Amino acid sequence: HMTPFLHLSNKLAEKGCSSTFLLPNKAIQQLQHLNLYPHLITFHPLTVPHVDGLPPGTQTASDIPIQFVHLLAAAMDRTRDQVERVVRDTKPKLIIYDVAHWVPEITKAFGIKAINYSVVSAAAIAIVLVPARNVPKDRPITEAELLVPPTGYPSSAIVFRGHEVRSLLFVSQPFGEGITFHERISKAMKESDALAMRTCDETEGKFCEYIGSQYGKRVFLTGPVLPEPPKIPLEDRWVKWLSGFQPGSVVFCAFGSQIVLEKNQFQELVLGLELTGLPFLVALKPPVGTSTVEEALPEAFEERVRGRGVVWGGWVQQLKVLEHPSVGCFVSHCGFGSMWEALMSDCQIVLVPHLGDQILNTRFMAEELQVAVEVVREESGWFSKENVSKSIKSVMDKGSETSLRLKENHRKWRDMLVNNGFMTGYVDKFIQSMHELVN
Ligand SMILES: O=c1ccn([C@@H]2O[C@H](COP(=O)(O)OP(=O)(O)O[C@H]3OC[C@@H](O)[C@H](O)[C@H]3O)[C@@H](O)[C@H]2O)c(=O)[nH]1
Repeated sequence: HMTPFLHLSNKLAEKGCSSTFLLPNKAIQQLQHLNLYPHLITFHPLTVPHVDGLPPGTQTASDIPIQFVHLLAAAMDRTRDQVERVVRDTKPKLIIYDVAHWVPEITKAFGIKAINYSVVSAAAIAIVLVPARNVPKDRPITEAELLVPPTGYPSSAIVFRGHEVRSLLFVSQPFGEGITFHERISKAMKESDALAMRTCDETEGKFCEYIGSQYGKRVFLTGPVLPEPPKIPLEDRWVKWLSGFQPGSVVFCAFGSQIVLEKNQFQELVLGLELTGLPFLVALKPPVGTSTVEEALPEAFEERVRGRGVVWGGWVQQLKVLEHPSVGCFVSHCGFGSMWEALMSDCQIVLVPHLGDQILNTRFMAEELQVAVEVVREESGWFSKENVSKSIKSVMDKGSETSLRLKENHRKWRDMLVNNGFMTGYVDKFIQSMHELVN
């Protein structure tokens, strides 16, 4: 979440607003290069205290497996004194925060304003994190309860189905000491002076309205706040490799910063790509129980796909790969960042969501905007190589009705997003709303 917060700081700095950005030391090293206005954005290091059970030296969520993140929340809560000191010393006009639910207690004491900023989709907030979603206090919420959207939820398409609600059971689990995830976020939102969402009216207006009415608060929209594409060119090895293929023919697959597949599901995915007969580049973390992607590949896979398929176990410059003319299809987990990047790209989109909000983002792209297809999973959650291949082929078959329809819908949304003034219009309005709030 620090990355989108920093993108917002950059957009605000572009308009002359200065900010102090509080983050762990390690994250400062990682994000420094994204600070485009160092004279207006000051990084202030926080020391992350040790919490029992957390691997020593942990500073950010990407240092640890997802099941440890609740302990990192406890460590973050123990930085409260440090945060309070910074507020006392710098006297900001307002604070923008997300999961640190205690921030409004600090701002109230200093007579300043607090904006709770959500960087995941508004639909994801609206379906689980509103007061109308009754989460029992004395027992974990059940799958059956989660299958029913909260009263007044404004969509019948952007919902969870069957097994998918399992990915939401965590909301009634502890997230920090003596507080569940649901209690934490609800408190963070309820105690704020205003809510802000990293989304836009054109795509998620009805969800933002619902959230505002649920909390009885104003909702400011920042728009998607996408950074300028990085100036660093795509690594030479990928330029060379991609350039060997026809325009729009390569399938690119990446599942963001957190997803680690089970080994059999990883194999099924790459076999699905092989089945398409198309060239492909996969960038995924090694699956569970393996240390390299090579050792996890199906038998004789590399020989069979040599010359047309690469499975890479590290990070690639996703935005740059998507921009390459040879790339024609993006197979994504539909994390909120990747969702916008897919929309802004020229590629056909195939979605394989894994976690809660990714599932809703996928419904949104496939059913509401109708710009993508979703790979069908079985009730167990498993997806087959046949379904992976079928989805990719359906969008890559240039003459098919599905392919043409998605391409045309996608073009309309992309044109709107890249329109000069669309993003800056949102940022200008957000700044104006902040002024109104503090004055
Ligand atoms: O190899 C890679 C993989 C990813 N990326 C970049 O990393 C970013 C990933 O961000 P995403 O929001 O898509 O995905 P993450 O996996 O970080 O998602 C996390 O935060 C956002 C939530 O919606 C997701 O549910 C959560 O998993 C994108 O900007 C993408 O371009 C690379 O540059 N290279």
